[in-house]
Amino acid sequence: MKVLIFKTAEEAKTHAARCLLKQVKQRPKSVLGLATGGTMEDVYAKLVSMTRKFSTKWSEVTTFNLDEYWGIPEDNPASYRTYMTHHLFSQIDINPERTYVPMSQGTDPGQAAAQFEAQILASGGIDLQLLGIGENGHIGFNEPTSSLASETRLKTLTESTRNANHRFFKTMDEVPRYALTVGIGTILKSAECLIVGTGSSKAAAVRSMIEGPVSAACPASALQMHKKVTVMLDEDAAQELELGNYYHLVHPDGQESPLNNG
Ligand SMILES: O=P(O)(O)OC[C@H]1O[C@](O)(CO)[C@@H](O)[C@@H]1O
Repeated sequence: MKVLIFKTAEEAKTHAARCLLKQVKQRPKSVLGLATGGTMEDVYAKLVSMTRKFSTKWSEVTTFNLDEYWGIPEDNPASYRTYMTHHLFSQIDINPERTYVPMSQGTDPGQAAAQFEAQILASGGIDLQLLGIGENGHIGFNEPTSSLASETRLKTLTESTRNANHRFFKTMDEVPRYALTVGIGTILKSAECLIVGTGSSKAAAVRSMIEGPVSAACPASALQMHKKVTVMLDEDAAQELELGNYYHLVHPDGQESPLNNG
């Protein structure tokens, strides 16, 4: 894992947006894995403005979102399809047919999950997977105790996740109890992963992800088994890390001070 600690959340998110833009510039036919959540709102805002500044073409890019609530219509204002349309897809020249988000309702979630997994396979697999981290260490909606080998499937959301996402809904009752999410095994098959964590509410999860044992108790810790992961943190999210000399510090000018090679 390469761990980059930035002074501010702004810098961490800017760096993530730069990495995504670079990927699309260098490989216009990239298959990207995308995430949602509060952290990514800023990442996408920066990505949209960089896309405009550098006239980056997205027409041949394919995207797969990590997850979607189950049991609400796709056009619900809080669905992840709506989120992606609003924050990214409507603002770049991506072909809507190349944007895959798991289904949000239907009679057979198992079939919807299998179809999504098959679509990822048919695309040739994810080149670059963007991830956020939940306060409980989830990635996608792989909640603690998820199998580290899991594929796309229906998951029950924990109360911690429902509480954290309450802000996107009018009432707690409206917060869905289930979601379709790609699995941890699916994420580990991506060629490369970027994970962004900012704010002190993520500090404990970030510590478990990087310094804890690989364990289903912290799904993000499975990323320790991936060969190419970059973690982008601000100082608040990094505050519980103890093994300080293991990390690269990134200065505001973008220069890295390599303190380790791990
Ligand atoms: O950026 P946030 O809102 O803290 O969310 C962190 C993670 O939690 C989720 O929103 C799911 O709750 C993920 O999609 C996201 O990556």
